[in-house]
Amino acid sequence: MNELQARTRGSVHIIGAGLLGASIGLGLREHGIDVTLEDLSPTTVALAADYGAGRVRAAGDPSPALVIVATPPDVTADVVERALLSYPEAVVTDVASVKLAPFLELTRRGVDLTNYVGSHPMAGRERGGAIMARADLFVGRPWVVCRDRETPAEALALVEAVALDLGAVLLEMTPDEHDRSVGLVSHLPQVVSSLLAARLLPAPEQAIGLAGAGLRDTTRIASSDPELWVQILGANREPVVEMLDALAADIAAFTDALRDPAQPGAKRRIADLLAAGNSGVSRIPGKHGSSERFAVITVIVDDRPGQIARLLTELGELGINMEDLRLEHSPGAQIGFAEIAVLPEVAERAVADLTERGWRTL
Ligand SMILES: NC(=O)C1=CN([C@@H]2O[C@H](COP(=O)(O)OP(=O)(O)OC[C@H]3O[C@@H](n4cnc5c(N)ncnc54)[C@H](O)[C@@H]3O)[C@@H](O)[C@H]2O)C=CC1
Ligand SMILES: O=C(O)C(=O)Cc1ccc(O)cc1
Repeated sequence: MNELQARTRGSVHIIGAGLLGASIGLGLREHGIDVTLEDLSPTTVALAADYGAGRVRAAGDPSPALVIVATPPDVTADVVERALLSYPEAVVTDVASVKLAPFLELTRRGVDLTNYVGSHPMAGRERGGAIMARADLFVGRPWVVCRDRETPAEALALVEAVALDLGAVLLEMTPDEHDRSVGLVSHLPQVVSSLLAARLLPAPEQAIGLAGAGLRDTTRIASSDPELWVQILGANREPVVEMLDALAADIAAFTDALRDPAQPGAKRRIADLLAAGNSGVSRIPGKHGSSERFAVITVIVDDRPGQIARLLTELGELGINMEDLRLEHSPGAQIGFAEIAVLPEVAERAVADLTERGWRTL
C-alpha cells in the first residue's frame, strides 16, 4: 500500500478496540503508524487486529507515545487513570461522547492530568463493534479537543496530529462547552428520533409501508445502541433535560394551537413554529462545513440495473460536480428518484443538459 505521510510521531496504543478504537487503528495503519490494541474482550481485540487495525500489544513492547482510550463512557475515567499510571511517559486521550463527567471524576480522584487531553470525534455509526469499523469514519468530521492551561503544547500537538491524520477537522472547546453543544446537536436528536420511531410500534403494516424519506431521515439514529446511549445521556443529563423541557413546552404550544386551529392566532402560531424549523435547519452546516446549501435536482431513474451508474457517468461527461447523492424508491412503482445535490449556480444548466439527454427531472 502507498502509505501517506503521517503527522503522528511515535507509536499509538488503543484501549477499547470496538467501533471507535478499531476505526482509529485502521486509519492510522494506513499512514504506517505502529498501532497496538487492547480490549477487555479477547475476541474483539483479535477481530480488530484481523481487520488490520493494529497488533495485539505484547508484554515487551516499549511505551507508546500516545494512548487512546476508546472504551464506553462509564469506564472512561477508570481506564484513563490506569493508562496515565501504566504509561507515565505517554500522552493519554479518550474519545468518549461526553467530556465533563470523566474530567470531573479524574479531578475528584486527584489524578495528575498534565498528560491527559480529552477529545471527541463527532463521527460514529448506529452499531458498535470492531466489525463496523471504517478507516474513513472521521474524514471531514469535527474532532473536538479539550485542553486546559496546563496542557503541554507537545501533548496537544500529538492528539491533534492523530485527528488530522484521520482527516478530521479540529475544534477546541472546554468540556462544558462540548457537552452543551453535543447535547443539542447529538443527544437531543437521539432522544427525539428514538421516541418518534417507538411511536411506529403499534401501527399497522399497511401504514408503515407508506414510509418515505421523511420518516427515514428523522428515525435513522433510532437504531443506535441503547446501552451506549443510556451512558451518554446519563452523563450529560443536565443540558439534555433542560433541552427536553424546552422541547416539551414547544410541543405543548404547538398541540394547543392545532387542537383548535379556528381560534384567533392559532394558524399563525403553527406557521411560526414551522417557520422557526426552516430557519433552524438552514443553520446546519453543509458538506463543506459552512452553511452553504446546495440545489437538489431530482432525476427519475428506471428501476433497472446500471441506471444510476449511467446517470453518474453522464453527469461527469457534462462536467457537473455532484456534491451529494440520495436514492429513493417509489413504493410499488418500477422507478426510483436520484436526488443530486449540486452548486446552485449549475442547477439550471444541469437540468437542461440532463433533459436534452433524455432524463426526466422533477
Ligand atoms: N459509537 C459512536 O457512534 C461513537 C462513540 N464514541 C465514543 O467512543 C467510545 C467507544 O464507543 P464504541 O467504539 O462505539 O463502542 P464499542 O462497544 O464498539 O467498543 C468499546 C470497546 O471497549 C471495550 N471495553 C469496555 N470496557 C473496557 C475496559 N475496561 N478496558 C478495555 N476495553 C474495554 C469493549 O469490550 C468494546 O470492545 C465511547 O466512549 C463512545 O461514547 C464517540 C463517537 C461516536
Ligand atoms: O450524532 C451524529 O451525528 C453521529 O454521527 C453519531 C455519533 C454518536 C455519538 C457520538 O459521540 C458522536 C457521533
